[in-house]
Amino acid sequence: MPNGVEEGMEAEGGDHREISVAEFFEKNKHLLGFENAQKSIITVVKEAVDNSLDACEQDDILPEVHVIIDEYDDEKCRVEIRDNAIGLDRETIPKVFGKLLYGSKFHKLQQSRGQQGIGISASAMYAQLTTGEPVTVYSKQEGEPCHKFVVRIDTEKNEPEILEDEIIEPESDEFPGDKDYFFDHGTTIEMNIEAKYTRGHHSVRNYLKHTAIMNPYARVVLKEPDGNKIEYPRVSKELPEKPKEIKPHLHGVELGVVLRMVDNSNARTVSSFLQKEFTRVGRTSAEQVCEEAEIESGRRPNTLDKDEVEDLLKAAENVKLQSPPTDCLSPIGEDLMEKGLTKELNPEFTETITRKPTVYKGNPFQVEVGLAWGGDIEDEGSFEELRYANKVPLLYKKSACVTTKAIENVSWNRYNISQTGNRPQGPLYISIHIASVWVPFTSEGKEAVANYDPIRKEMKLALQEAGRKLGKYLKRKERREIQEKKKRQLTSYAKEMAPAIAALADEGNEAEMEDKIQQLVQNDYNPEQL
Ligand SMILES: Nc1ncnc2c1ncn2[C@@H]1O[C@H](COP(=O)(O)OP(=O)(O)OP(=O)(O)O)[C@@H](O)[C@H]1O
Repeated sequence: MPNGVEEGMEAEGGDHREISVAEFFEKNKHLLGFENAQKSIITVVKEAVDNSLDACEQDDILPEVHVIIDEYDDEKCRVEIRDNAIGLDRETIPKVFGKLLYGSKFHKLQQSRGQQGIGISASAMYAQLTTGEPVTVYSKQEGEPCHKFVVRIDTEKNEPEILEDEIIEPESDEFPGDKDYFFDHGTTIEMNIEAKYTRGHHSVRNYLKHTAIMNPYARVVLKEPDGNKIEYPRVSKELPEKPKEIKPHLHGVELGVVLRMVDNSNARTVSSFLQKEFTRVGRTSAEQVCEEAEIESGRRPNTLDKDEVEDLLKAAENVKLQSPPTDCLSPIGEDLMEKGLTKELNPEFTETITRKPTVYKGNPFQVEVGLAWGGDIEDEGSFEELRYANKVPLLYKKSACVTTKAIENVSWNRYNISQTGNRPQGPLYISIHIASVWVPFTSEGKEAVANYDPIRKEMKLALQEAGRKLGKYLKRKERREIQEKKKRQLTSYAKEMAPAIAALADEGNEAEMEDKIQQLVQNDYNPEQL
């Protein structure tokens, strides 16, 4: 009973109390991809591997990621993920793994796999919730000691609780990384979770295979619970161009965000606020926006009220501004995409298209499409779809995803590909990638991309372009096959026709010859009967 509260009397605020974000997601873990034991293990691996790849690319490191899974009880697994990325410093480690909504990417407009600062701490929370075990982290930065932390989340406070904090010597048996693959820098995470390790479409294995296709410059190794080791090899030493950070664009930024920016900005005038805080706003366009909004451009930004900020945003719509710069994007590119598809699928034909960057709601994005046909790909009726957002495979909620809608909007039979309803058929993989500084996911679980018109349109155009090339290839192949068939038919009669043609060679004109050939065919090529 709280101090000063008599029995039968309610505390101030009655039943009401603040809920921490960790408590919220503990109760609503399904929102983050922890619906059941089968899906949860994929989510944990995905969150860790995405972070490893992000952290490698951030420092131009060719990624090496090891995923080790052991079953230790009925529906319980020990999951270990090791990477050779930049590593984390001592102060940051407990917060990354023991505090939800803590990360380095949320405030940046720059393409990355993670964006929310939830993924890995939510995985640690899931481990704690389902097995009662804390997470163990080893992290080493180049030239620094290796730190070991054992961390729990205090869900009521959404704060880390450190159970162990020590330095591990490289000679010690505890040093992460069996001596086969010692990483001088990187992070190893170990957690025990309720999990069901399966194979098939929705599995860790499939997730890693899809990851390997879109990240062919990474080497990924999976050790399955039965000891089976699968290697997804690196086939390129070339990392995609590193994305740059950009500022928001006035066409697309939301009112609440600008109100906060106004409060936090140290710009002295509205004009300089617009130029400093937004991309593609120069002196002239800033003055134009102010004039259009009928706001004095020399005023202090923090004197603007809500309605005036709204007027500024409306005015900006009528001022022509250059599209945001697109070097904040890091598409994988046509060559690397082809390498990825080829190494994992071994098809007979591949076509890849990277579209030019464009913009939705002020956010730059870029679409890439790859079609892989035949070869080792089996014809199981319908095609296989590979969906990616910022190089991360999306395995769930296919029907809610813009990629699926775009595929269904294409008339595949125009490209010699048969269709059932609006879905293409045949030994076909369709991979679609959206790269963006802010991917519009339909939920926190980041499983499907929202069906926005500009995004669907770009995807459809890329699919049509690749489809046309596949169609041409299939047409050429069909023609070649018909010719081959004709040749095979003719040559299969060569033995019978040879004596007949030889007998006819010296005789009569063409009409007579044709007549005689007809007769020959009728008489089973027997020249005696002519
Ligand atoms: N293996 C790692 N190496 C280096 N830094 C890491 C690693 N794992 C996580 N981090 C850091 O921890 C932060 C939090 O990671 P977390 O997975 O919780 O969120 P996120 O990746 O930022 O976003 P999201 O929730 O969308 O995945 C990251 O932003 C990154 O800075």
